Amino acid sequence: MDTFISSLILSCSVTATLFYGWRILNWLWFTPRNMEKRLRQQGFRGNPYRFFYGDLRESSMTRKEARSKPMVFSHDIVPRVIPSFHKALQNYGENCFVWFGPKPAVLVLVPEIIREIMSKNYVFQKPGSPFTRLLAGGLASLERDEWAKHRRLINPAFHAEKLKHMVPAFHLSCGEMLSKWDEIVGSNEGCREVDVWPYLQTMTSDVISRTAFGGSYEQARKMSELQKEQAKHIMEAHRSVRIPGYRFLPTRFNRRMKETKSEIESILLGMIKERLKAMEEETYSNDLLGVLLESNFKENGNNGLGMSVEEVIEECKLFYFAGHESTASLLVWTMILLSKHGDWQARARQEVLQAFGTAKPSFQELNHLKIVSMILHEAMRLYPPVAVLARTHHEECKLGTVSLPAGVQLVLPAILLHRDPRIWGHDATEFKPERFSEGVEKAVQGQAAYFPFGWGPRICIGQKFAMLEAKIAMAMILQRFSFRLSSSYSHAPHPVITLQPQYGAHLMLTKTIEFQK
Ligand code: HEM
Repeated sequence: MDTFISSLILSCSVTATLFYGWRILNWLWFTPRNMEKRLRQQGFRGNPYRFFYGDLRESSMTRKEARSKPMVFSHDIVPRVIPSFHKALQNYGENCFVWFGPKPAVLVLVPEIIREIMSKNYVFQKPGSPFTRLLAGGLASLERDEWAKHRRLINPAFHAEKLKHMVPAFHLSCGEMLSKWDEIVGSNEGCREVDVWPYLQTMTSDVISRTAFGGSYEQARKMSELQKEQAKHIMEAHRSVRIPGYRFLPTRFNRRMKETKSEIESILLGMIKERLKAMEEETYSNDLLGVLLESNFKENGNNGLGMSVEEVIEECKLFYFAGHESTASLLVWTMILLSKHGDWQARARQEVLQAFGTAKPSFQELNHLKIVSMILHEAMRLYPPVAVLARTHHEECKLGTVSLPAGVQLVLPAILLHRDPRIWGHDATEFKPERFSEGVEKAVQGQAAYFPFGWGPRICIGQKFAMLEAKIAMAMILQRFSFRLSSSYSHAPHPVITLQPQYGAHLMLTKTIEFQK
């Protein structure tokens, strides 16, 4: 009997080892080799697959080298921001792929194909990563019907009617930042150097704290610090090969990520409980959390199919994560560009002073800021806060004339499409806001070649919020200060999820005549 049990255990172990061994070998060798063969047959070119790492080691070295020093000031930033893709394009031409570990990622540079990928969101899904979900799950990482349900429930929070109520929070947060700059510059005609980048980050983070969580501002600020820390961890994790199950190992890094996640969630849970209690007494608020809970409450009342508290927590984390760094990125590159292009800065200031004088920018009048809008679009064209989008598909699919095996990643590089001379002309890498003088559609002639906020059904839900915030902030900054680059400014666009200035944004600020005391 003993011998029978021993041989049964032995044969089970052998079978399990063979089964999992085969699956691992398949994942790390046969599937990538098969995908490579299929891609090459379709005319794609790239490095041959290297076991386990693919191009990761080489990409890491290329990235380190590209970002080891600042660059000469120019808008030709592709080699610094996406060095691995840049290298692949140089070596292999437009039909190229790069290995993310055992997965090939194909670059998509044709606007019609980009439109097709972005509009068929049930077929082409976000690649997703368990690490990213530690930062924020919710809408951005949901798919298909779950995504559609959440999008429908969250949409009301971003209606123009609701955004109107958020304008005072924008004024307040931006006003606080400007008061700090006022103190540094002093009350005379003097000129002082300020690294505006951390101030803009704090300002956009405060805006989300106030507009999303209203009364719970202090707790929200604490959460923002934790989210920042988590974002850094995520970037580190993304740069290494993803070994299935690795995130469950109790390494120091994994433990810290999980602790941060729990801390964030407990703060949010506290805020949500307070709100739910207030709602029982029919007290509703107009901040994002309030509107979201109200919309969810109605859905629960109608069919009981609203979101759970855990799902609401994920959506709040996402507002935070998606909402502030991207807008700070837009603002900082706009300020840097206007520092370099004093003529456009002067034109924008004149427009703002004509519309508002020295008064706070009002919601209704913001639509009249045509020059400021053109400048913001041109800033996002040259320095898209989200430089690259990605999609994947779980079944074999046809795209244009090629058919792609399941599991290939599709890289949609906004940063490349935004400076393609076939679309934007020979001066594509120059700062020329006049491109947008007749609107975005006209500038791209209807092509999917400009997508700082994404495209199609999954387009950024916070787009109007972000543009409103950016216009108010730029108007208030222009009213109060003129600025130029400091000699200590180093040009170094650097993607940390969003496109950031690696060494800050050192500008020389002077108070405008209107604000000199
Ligand atoms: C200048 C500022 C912003 C930029 C450039 C930006 C950019 C983007 C992009 C490119 C996407 C699509 C990603 C993809 O398709 O893979 C996206 C999605 C999203 N953004 Fe933004 N965003 C900005 C501001 C905001 C703000 C202020 C919020 C919220 C307060 C927000 C919330 C979201 C959410 C929830 C999604 C996911 C939408 C979905 O999957 O249905 N974003 N954003």
